[in-house]
Amino acid sequence: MSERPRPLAAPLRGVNLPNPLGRRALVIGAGSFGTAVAVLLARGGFRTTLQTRTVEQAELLRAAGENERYLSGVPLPSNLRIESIEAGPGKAEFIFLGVPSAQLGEAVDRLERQGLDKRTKVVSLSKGLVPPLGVPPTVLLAERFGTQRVACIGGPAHAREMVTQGAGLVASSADEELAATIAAVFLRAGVVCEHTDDPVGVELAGAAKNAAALAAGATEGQGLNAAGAAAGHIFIEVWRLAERLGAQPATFIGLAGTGDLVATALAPQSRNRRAGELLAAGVPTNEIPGRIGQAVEAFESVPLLASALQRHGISAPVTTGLVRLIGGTLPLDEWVALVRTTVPPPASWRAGGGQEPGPLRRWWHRMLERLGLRRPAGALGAGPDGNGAATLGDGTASAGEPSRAADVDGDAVPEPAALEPPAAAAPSD
Ligand SMILES: NC(=O)C1=CN([C@@H]2O[C@H](COP(=O)(O)OP(=O)(O)OC[C@H]3O[C@@H](n4cnc5c(N)ncnc54)[C@H](OP(=O)(O)O)[C@@H]3O)[C@@H](O)[C@H]2O)C=CC1
Ligand SMILES: O=C(CO)COP(=O)(O)O
Repeated sequence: MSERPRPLAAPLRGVNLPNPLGRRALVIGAGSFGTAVAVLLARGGFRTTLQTRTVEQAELLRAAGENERYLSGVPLPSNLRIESIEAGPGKAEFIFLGVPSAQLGEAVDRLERQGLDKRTKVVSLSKGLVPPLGVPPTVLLAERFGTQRVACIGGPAHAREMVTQGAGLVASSADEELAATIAAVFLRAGVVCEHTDDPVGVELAGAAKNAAALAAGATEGQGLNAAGAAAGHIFIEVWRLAERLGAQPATFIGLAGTGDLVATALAPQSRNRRAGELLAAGVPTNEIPGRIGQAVEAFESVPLLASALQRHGISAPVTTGLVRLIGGTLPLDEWVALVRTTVPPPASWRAGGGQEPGPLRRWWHRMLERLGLRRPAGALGAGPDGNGAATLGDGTASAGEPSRAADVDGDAVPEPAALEPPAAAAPSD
């Protein structure tokens, strides 16, 4: 990646976009991502204001013409207004929340106190969950403002690379016009932005990739197969929650999920991956954010994800293990053993070797389902015999062991089982 910022070619060729000139946008939170998004919105034609947490920070940014602390070397466009959050939302038509998810509730409370116009749209940039319940940010925003006024942004988007070379953004909202308008302004700024109608899927994919990148970073020193398995287990565990909440598989497969996972797990500068590496090096969790100097979203969102998974009765031994690794109660070698020995639940085979059943068999299945003797096709969780994830014990796969807990559908799910670690792991070549 080039270190010298250069303007992107804008707008992207072949894309016919409405002119957004005159529409007002406000970005709250002048960290690396908030600053980068504000630069792009200004480039894309919005009348944009970036709000810092304090008056002093706003003065520093104005005087330097750049955000030296969070995005050094990227000039702030002359048409980008800088002020502190004390100025309030003013006449903004769009508000982008660029604060870490742990501070999102506080930022929204302040906006409401300051008097937010009833038509203003609110867009979350966060890739984490909101405490204390661990809800996706747009769920909290929709409760306050209504689903049609809220959106989120996901996708592979390291802040510096995004303003200098581009990114693969996803703008998502229940309101098609809102998602399309946000995508259009980024496209005008020269950055690819898909628009979708699956905000919760985008947000859970972002939270999953941060957790997976942290897990991979903590595990890679023990072997790349283990790192990949850690990421894969966490992704599928969080996907089951996303599916329960109505998310679409394409969201996890595409830019917001797999795309962002690869961008984060491969990036030496990724905060979440580095946090995992520091954990593996024995650095106490509470010292890591200070060393990195920025928000490490996964530290807060992994425990929230694990509680949400538990609340929904979804078996999540690896995400739960990651909580304990972060909390210092699971030693690294036991974490790696957990990753290396967890066996995902088996597929649910359909009759006829995976082919669609004929009309008579479909009728028979419906009858059995009505009588409660068969789980509906596509039901979440395990196959017809109710298996969840299992672990390898003495070297024998035991994927079909009956489990003790039950999920909300009444399907049996296993608790993370006690482990028998395999022989010491060696790095793969
Ligand atoms: N950086 C990236 O490449 C990407 C980040 N994101 C997401 O963007 C969000 C922000 O991350 P990022 O910019 O990287 O984080 P940083 O740690 O770089 O910056 C966070 C910023 O938020 C400010 N802030 C914190 N709380 C408040 C508040 N209550 N009101 C106003 N400002 C506040 C901080 O101010 P102060 O300096 O005073 O602490 C700081 O400027 C995260 O959810 C992250 O997941 C998404 C995609 C990419
Ligand atoms: O979300 C990101 C890139 O898309 C940034 O990831 P990190 O927070 O791990 O640096």
